[in-house]
Amino acid sequence: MRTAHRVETVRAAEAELMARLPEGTLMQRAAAGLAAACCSLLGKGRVYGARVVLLVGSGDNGGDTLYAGARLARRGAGVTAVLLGARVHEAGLAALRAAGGRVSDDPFEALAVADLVLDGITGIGGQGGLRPDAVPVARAARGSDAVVVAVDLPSGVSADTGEVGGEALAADATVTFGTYKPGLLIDPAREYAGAVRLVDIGLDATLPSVPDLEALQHEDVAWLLPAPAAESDKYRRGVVGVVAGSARYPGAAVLAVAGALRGGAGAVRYVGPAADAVIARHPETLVHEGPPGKAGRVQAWVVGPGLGDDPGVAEVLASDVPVLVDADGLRDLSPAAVRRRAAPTLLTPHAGEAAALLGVAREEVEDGRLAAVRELAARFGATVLLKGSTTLVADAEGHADGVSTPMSPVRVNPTGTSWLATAGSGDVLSGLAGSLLAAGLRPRDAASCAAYLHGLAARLASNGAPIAASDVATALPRAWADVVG
Ligand SMILES: NC(=O)C1=CN([C@@H]2O[C@H](COP(=O)(O)OP(=O)(O)OC[C@H]3O[C@@H](n4cnc5c(N)ncnc54)[C@H](O)[C@@H]3O)[C@@H](O)[C@H]2O)[C@@H](O)CC1
Ligand SMILES: Nc1ncnc2c1ncn2[C@@H]1O[C@H](COP(=O)(O)OP(=O)(O)O)[C@@H](O)[C@H]1O
Ligand SMILES: [K+]
Repeated sequence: MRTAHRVETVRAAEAELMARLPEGTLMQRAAAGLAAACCSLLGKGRVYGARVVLLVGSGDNGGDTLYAGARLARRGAGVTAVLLGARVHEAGLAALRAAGGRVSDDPFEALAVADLVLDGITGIGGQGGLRPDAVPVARAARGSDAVVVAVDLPSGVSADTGEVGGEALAADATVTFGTYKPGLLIDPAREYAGAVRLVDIGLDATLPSVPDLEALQHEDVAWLLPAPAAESDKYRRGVVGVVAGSARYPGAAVLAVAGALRGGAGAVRYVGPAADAVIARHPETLVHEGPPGKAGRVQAWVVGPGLGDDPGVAEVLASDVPVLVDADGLRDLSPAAVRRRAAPTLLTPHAGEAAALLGVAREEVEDGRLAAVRELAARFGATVLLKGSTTLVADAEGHADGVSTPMSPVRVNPTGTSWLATAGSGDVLSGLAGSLLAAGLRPRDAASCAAYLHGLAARLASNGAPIAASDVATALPRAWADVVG
């Protein structure tokens, strides 16, 4: 599991740890890890003689950068500091000077010939985008041939939310200290971070055991996925019901069933008007033309993909098993109808659907995904999977009415590719997640494992090329095998 903590938590943990250690220890640990990461990015034998430019802000992020610069200077790099704040970390600057580094009067001249730039303008203390005087310097750094390494965080992004309020400096790599920050894992900020490396500064000793955000890794997903026991039969593995498709959108039913068939349930019941199309592609499906209530027992329902203008989710919501609501099923969905259910509900909106449910503009959701997914989970008393370039899963667990601080960490999906932005891929995801629900996973686990497998399958299917939603479904068994293998 990869975990992230927000600024307030990091500061409290740092303060507790600092109180136990000689002054300056944490900053030296951070600088040592940063300098080592820079050496490995420059490559063996390339540190001596490398031209390194430090962009130094007024806080401790600048301090880390100056001490790391001093270490690189001692190894023979030519290190130049560009001071961008009204103040500077004096001890760090003295260390840099003592190691042979210098301060530049002309940042543009220094950047033009740089091999490596360390962005130490702001870290977790940054507020809003870059200040105007830093903007031309940041642009020159980005436009140079140098490798740009962000210190702790790319300057200008929000550590806590992943929002980018103004201009920020995009890095090729970020070296972060103690723990990941949510902004390193959530778009749009994540795009600015490049490859993220975590430096251990001993903070685990004082960080709370429950993080603010977590990202599953292969081993976590492998542990959560269902595996049929020797005594299993198709009913014991769980039956998932799919209510999807319409005369206009039969393909959504085919794709949702394609996902459901590869998600761990023992059988898939399809209910709706696209039975012929479903059977033609997936003869293993049990199809019913009547209402969901007459279709036979299921352990979970998926309702919504391609239902068109008359989704009719009420009957499904009235059932006593977990229900996943997607796509057309989300239109005009009432929080009260979801809240009064006794069994769990999982909602899987994309940004547009989430925006409609929240009554805000789509951009507001895309720019502030974390707040949006938490708010939806709170309002509906449900688990919510918010799709998009960063997929997030928030749980309603721990919510009291009107209080939107979830107890359990929000999950961020680390897999995927932008080639997934293709029609119908969301239908595959909802079928897959519903199937995992039917197999007995908790909504939070079903949603995050489904997003993980779906994103991995897309990467395997795509390998850099465009893909169709059916390719994602076809690659799901390979993704599953890759995870559990
Ligand atoms: N406290 C510690 O012992 C440790 C701190 N660490 C470093 O310290 C950093 C946090 O240091 P600080 O709390 O001093 O905060 P920062 O250095 O992140 O930034 C705060 C400073 O930047 C200015 N500032 C804020 N927003 C700005 C903007 N948009 N444009 C330009 N300037 C802006 C503020 O006026 C303030 O002077 C971490 O990110 C990390 O790099 C690490 O060394 C680990 C240990
Ligand atoms: N830019 C992107 N990068 C990565 N994944 C994306 C991106 N845009 C969309 N996706 C993923 O693609 C899928 C699209 O789902 P959805 O929007 O419901 O499409 P549809 O309704 O056509 O099936 C989701 O899993 C979503 O997370
Ligand atoms: K920084």
